[in-house]
Amino acid sequence: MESILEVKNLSKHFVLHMLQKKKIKGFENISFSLKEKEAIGIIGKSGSGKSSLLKCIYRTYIPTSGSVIFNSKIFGPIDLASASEDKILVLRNKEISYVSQFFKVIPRVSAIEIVSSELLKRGKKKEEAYYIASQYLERLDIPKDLWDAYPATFSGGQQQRLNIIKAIIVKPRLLLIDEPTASLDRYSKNKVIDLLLELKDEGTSIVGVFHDTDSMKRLVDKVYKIPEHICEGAEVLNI
Ligand SMILES: Nc1ncnc2c1ncn2[C@@H]1O[C@H](COP(=O)(O)OP(=O)(O)OP(=O)(O)O)[C@@H](O)[C@H]1O
Repeated sequence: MESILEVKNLSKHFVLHMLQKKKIKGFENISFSLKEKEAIGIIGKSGSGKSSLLKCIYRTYIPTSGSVIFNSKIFGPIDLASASEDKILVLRNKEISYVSQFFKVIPRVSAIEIVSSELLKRGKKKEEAYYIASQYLERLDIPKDLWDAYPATFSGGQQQRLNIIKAIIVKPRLLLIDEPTASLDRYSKNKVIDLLLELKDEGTSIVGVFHDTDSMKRLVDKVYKIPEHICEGAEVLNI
C-alpha cells in the first residue's frame, strides 16, 4: 500500500497581534504517515492541538514549521504546508475534503441543495446529484420533510450529519474529519461510522479527531496521541 500522507515534524504557533504579539502553542513536532485506505484517529486532551492539526493539513492554517506531503493524483507529491493557494484550492475541489466540528449555515439554501451542490460543482447533472444526495440524507436519517428546509433551524446532530454528507458525497481521496460523532446518539454514531467504513473501503484515507474513542475504534487502523506536554513530541500507537 502506498503512502498518501506524510506529516513530518509539524508545528503550529499562533501570534496574537492584539496582545503584544503573544505566542500561543497550537501543537509541536507531530509526525505520522497514512497509507491509502487507512484511517488514523487523533486523540489528546482538550486544547492539545487536534483541530489545529487538521486545519494545518487542510491549510486553513499555515503551519509554523514542518511538512505535510500529500501524494496527489493531480500534482504528484506536494507539500501542503507550502503549496500555492491555487493548488490548495484545486486539491480541495478534487482530492481533499474537510469536515469541521461546526456547520456553516448558508442562508436560504435547502438541505438537499447544500448536499447536491458538491456534485453539481463537479459536473453531475441535477437529477443525478439530487438522487445521490437523497440516498445519503435517507441513510443518515434526515427526515424527508426537512430536505427542502433551511438547515439553520436543524438540530445540532442533524447539522452535523449534513456536514458529513457534504464532505463525503464526493468520495475524496483524503478526508479530514473533526469530531464526527460528537453530538450524536449511539444509533446515529454507528450509522456515521458505517458510512465512513464504506468510504474507506472504496479508497478514501481518513484523518479523524475524536473524543469518542468507542466510535473511533470501529473506524481507525491506528491512533496518534498528542501528549499532554506537547513539547516532548508524540507517539503513534497501533490498536
Ligand atoms: N486561530 C487561533 N488563534 C489563536 N490560538 C488558537 C487558534 N486556534 C487554536 N488556537 C489555540 O491552539 C491551542 C489548540 O487548540 P485546538 O482547538 O487545536 O485544540 P483541540 O485539541 O482541538 O481542543 P478541543 O479538544 O477542546 O477541541 C489552544 O490553546 C487554542 O487556544
